[in-house]
Amino acid sequence: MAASSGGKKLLPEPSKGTSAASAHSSILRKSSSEKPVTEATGSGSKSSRNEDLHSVLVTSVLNLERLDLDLYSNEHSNRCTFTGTHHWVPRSRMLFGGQIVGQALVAAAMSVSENIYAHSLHCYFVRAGDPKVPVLYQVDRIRDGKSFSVRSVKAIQHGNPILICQSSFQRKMESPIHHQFTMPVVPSPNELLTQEELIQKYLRDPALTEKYKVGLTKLLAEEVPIEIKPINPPEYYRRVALESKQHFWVRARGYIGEGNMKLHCCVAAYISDYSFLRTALLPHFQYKVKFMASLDHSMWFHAPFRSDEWMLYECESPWAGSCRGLVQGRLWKQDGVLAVSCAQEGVFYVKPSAAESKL
Ligand SMILES: CC(C)(COP(=O)(O)OP(=O)(O)OC[C@H]1O[C@@H](n2cnc3c(N)ncnc32)[C@H](O)[C@@H]1OP(=O)(O)O)[C@@H](O)C(=O)NCCC(=O)NCCSC(=O)CC(=O)O
Repeated sequence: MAASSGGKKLLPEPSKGTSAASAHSSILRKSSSEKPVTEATGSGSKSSRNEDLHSVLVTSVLNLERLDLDLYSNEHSNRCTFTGTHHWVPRSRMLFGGQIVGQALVAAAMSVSENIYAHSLHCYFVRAGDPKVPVLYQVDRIRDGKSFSVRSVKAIQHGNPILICQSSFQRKMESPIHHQFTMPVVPSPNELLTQEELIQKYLRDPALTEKYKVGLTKLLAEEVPIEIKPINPPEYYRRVALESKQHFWVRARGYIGEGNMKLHCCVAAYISDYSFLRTALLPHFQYKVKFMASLDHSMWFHAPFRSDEWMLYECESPWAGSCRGLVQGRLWKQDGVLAVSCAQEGVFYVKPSAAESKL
């Protein structure tokens, strides 16, 4: 059965005979502002690549199974793919950090009352996740105050923690003190190509070497449940030192709908770790990565947003050294509101790369 907190379902409980998606859409339809999910939402590409219109992040990846009070598993809620229990695993063969953070936040959110919302989380990735086995999420209710509640979650595999995540939730509060930076001026999503369209463009280049054709074709085949539109993507074959900054539009693949801010925060946790750490590598084209992994991940949720609508991810890396790199990110809504801030440090082991061209 899907998890619930105090009677409210953070995620649908797929009743017998109905898929999680249809149970999910019935819950969606109950909230007044939701239109029934019958047509593709957003650009045509959203439906062309989705097995159904609901985001697999919600119907599957973030739909944990409650085993006991404050104990959850992702074993039966993830659709089986080639790994058996995890929807998508990066080529590093370690569980995707964003998946573990998003699922840990789902588990924490199940243990707090309906009227408080995630405002921050801080995690350490302490062991690589094993893509061949499911993950258990154990929630520790640290404190429930008048305005704030704090939770600690351990993601566990083979009896050991792979992630420790502290998260804090706050009751809605108004304040006369408010400011934010100004959103960067960039082309809008409908002026840009998706990552897939860019890869197809590169693949049409007759001069591209076979090795890069194979790599790009593998990338195209991955079932990443996130849509991305890079801004000023470097020419794939150019080997130049770039500034340690990148901007791209990002959203969950598929439809999620209004209503459940806790859910959108969990989806944003998943999304925020994708293509984030590589920002620190952009100036160092002359090195090839032998091993890289996120060490930690922090997020601050500032304002309501929709994780299934385009948001601008402004990423920068102010520092790298001692085999580590720091990246910072801001997720902006299209109306200029700063929705989420993120930060992460990663470990890199590199070697000089042969100066072969991609053409
Ligand atoms: C970060 C850690 C590896 C640090 O642990 P340790 O200190 O014990 O490990 P370590 O750094 O000594 O070694 C880690 C691996 O790097 C190799 N290694 C160590 N030193 C090296 C060097 N100088 N040059 C090349 N490789 C080196 C080791 O062989 C080892 O692989 P070997 O194991 O063979 O000895 C661990 O805490 C960890 O795995 N945390 C989880 C990280 C994670 O899963 N992040 C989220 C997903 S990553 C992600 O999301 C990015 C992505 O996938 O895209």
